[in-house]
Amino acid sequence: MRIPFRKMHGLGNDFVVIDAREAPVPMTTRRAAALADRRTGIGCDQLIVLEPSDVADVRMRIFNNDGSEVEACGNASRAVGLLLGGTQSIETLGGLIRSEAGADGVSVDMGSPRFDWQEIPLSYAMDTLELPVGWEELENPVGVNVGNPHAVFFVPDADAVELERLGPIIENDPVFPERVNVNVASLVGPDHLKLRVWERGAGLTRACGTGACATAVAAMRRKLTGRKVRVDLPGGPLTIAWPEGGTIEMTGPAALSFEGSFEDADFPA
Ligand SMILES: N[C@@H](CCC[C@H](N)C(=O)O)C(=O)O
Repeated sequence: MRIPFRKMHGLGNDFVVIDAREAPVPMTTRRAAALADRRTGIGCDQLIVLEPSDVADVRMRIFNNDGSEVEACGNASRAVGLLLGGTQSIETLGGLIRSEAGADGVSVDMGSPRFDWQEIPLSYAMDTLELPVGWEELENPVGVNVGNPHAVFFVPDADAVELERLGPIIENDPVFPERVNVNVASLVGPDHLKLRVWERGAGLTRACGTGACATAVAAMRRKLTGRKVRVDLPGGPLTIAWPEGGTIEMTGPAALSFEGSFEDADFPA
């Protein structure tokens, strides 16, 4: 039996999207990692499985390239919003979000950020506005959870950071019991940030939507920017707004690359 999939991306952060709303497609860590493998599978940063939901229009399950199932993915939320069109409520492990497809791309209400140390989560109590931790030149990040955990480091030049080397060390540090997504950001103009992300379970990606949300919110909390910012990632820009007392709105593009199918038995669950 062949299982159809779509290959999609948001600013080059790429996904294999499997629509399992009509017919179930069993997914496990082993199967997700095999499908996501760029040499022996289809290849993607995240594998997305769409399922029926009791509380929303659709349930979106998210698996990283290493097969780990996670709570949130900003770029995949826009991709799914584009695929389904109009306004959609999407159930994720990180909470309910809402997408709206429009002429300028897809906007997603990503919900409210959380800053309590237990909610990041961290291993012990500390001030999440300036975590008293450091790895070489990367020091005192902001801790924030936007459905998934992020550490945001503000540095003079995000391009100068050796993120391939430091990213995995920070991702797996015991201070982050559920691992962490590692963001390095620079302020490049008024309300304008440059960002690179080492993603938990996926490594360096061309863009990370939740990373852009976490970084924008961190910059706003540190009073580095106003409440609406442009975030430039290697794959292109996103706009993030977080009005006082409101939820995070992320706007940007998404695209379909191609469609295909794989043999069920070749990728055992
Ligand atoms: N690429 C994503 C984030 C995917 C999940 C992340 N790697 C995690 O483990 O939390 C995005 O666009 O937000």
